[in-house]
Amino acid sequence: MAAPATSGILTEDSVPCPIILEKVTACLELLHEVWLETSRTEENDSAFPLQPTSSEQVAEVSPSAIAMGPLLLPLLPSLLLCVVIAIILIRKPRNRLPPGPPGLPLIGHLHLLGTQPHRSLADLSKRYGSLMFMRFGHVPVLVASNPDAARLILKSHDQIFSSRSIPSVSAIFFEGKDLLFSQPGPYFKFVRRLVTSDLLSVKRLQSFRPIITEGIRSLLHTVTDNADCVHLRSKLHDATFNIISRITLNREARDMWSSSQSDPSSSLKNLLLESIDLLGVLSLADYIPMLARMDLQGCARRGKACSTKMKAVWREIIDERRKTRLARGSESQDVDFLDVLLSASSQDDVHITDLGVMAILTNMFAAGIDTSTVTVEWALAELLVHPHILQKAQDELEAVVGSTRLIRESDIPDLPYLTTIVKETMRLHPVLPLLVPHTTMQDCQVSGYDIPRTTQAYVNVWAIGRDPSVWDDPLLFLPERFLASDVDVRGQHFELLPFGSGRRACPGLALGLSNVHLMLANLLNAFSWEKLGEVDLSEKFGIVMTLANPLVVKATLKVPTHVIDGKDSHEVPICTM
Ligand code: HEM
Repeated sequence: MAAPATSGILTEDSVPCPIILEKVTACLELLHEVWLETSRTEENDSAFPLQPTSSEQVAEVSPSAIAMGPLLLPLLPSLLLCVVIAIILIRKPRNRLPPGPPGLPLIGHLHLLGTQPHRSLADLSKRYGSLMFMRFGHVPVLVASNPDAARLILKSHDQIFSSRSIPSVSAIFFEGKDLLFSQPGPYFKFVRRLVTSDLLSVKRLQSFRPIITEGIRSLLHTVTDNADCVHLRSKLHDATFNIISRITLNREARDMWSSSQSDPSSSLKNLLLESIDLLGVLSLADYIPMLARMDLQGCARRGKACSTKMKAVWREIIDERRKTRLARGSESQDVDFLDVLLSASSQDDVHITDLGVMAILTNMFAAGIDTSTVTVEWALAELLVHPHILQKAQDELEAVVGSTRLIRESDIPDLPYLTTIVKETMRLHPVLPLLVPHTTMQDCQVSGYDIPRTTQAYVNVWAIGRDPSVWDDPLLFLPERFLASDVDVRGQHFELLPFGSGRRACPGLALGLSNVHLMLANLLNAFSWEKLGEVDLSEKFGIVMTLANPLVVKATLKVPTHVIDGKDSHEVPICTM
């Protein structure tokens, strides 16, 4: 970690030199004597007020006051010096901040971010250290760029760093009633517990297996139907969207849009993807409030339009469900996560409004569909660039499962090479390269530095994944590096943090990992893959970092069609909470 910054006039450590203190005291004493002398003169000459009491009196300075000018004039420099030194002495000691680049007035360091902030911050940290302080407009920012710095934020000071600042776009949608941007407190605790225990627990995941299998079957079908030219991302989006929709709403929501808008481009899926896109924009309004009204990037306008349409879709879904629940009777069991939320919303302790229900559902979809989709797309792109690794993975699948059935969750522990491919993909291409910024709830000290309240902390997991002091040949795609290593992605190893760690770590880890492994394994086992043109690994930064150019590939089915058509008896989709 870099050495503490020593800039600033006085820091907590820098005690003023005793000689200066002596001189200041002498000066102040002299000033005091002059003051007394002057006051005595004033008492003797009531026509000479040293301190005028009104503007009129200032205007009427007497001739004898003017005569005092020459007496005070030689003292003026000492007087000024005293005032300056006194101001410095009584000023609150400056915070001892971590090092960081020089910033500009008003914008701070925003100009240094460019279009790939994760890369720019990684470059800056090489110069200023793994714990770096910056300002984005008026917002103080702390950037952690190695495993130790990440541990400080996500473990040692986890509680203080567990708040979030609500981006203005998110506020337009849900006023902080969601989970992703809610502040620590009873609401956050309640919703997070609801999500982790009633939707995303490992136990729940078991009951979702048939739904996931069905989602994968439909993915394999659409790939088969478009085999010559597969736009993989959109196929994966459809599959993950359907899986999340089945487990939260117990229905296929793929083509759902509000009856008030007959436009399919306003389907829930498209609105969710638009909201993810908006959240990825580094909105100037959040950092320079005076620009908010101008909406230079159009985020507020787009956000309002999208949020109105999205709320209309949710409104219909919620109203329809309320009717069904009424018909079912109050004794009936909760069927899916929407039921759980509606039951919770009628409890008194922490009130979840309809806006809260919409917000939490949106989080589940938005956080669930893009993350898994993009991870699988990155993995396949790397495999096409490294055909020998693709072949090795397919050989493993052939040896362990063969061509007679789909890959199941229970097969994953027997597929160590596939698991290393997922880890290696998450190391080089973490889909949330800076996590979601954490915010400090109070002033605190981190590694001897003073970190102000409301500082936004960015953990650059992208930089950590490529840190040459942690990884050998960090830029190479080498899944083998994990074969003899116990490093995993669950937040205990700070060199690999695709899901974050601590209080705000991803609650969807189990579902996300399961989706990624199963989708990738089944795609690799069911098809041979060929690239159409060169695979471009350039990144597009956003809250989810995607391939700049979506992967388009050719697939050839290599298992009998009945494998992807068939239905094992234990795979009949059910969903009861
Ligand atoms: C490959 C799949 C996934 C990856 C890589 C991933 C990654 C992440 C990361 C990095 C964070 C932020 C952690 C932080 O700020 O420290 C996060 C938060 C979150 N994720 Fe995931 N995620 C995935 C899948 C899912 C799924 C499937 C769901 C739910 C259906 C989900 C729901 C959430 C939620 C609700 C949060 C916010 C938690 C909070 O702020 O307290 N994620 N995820």
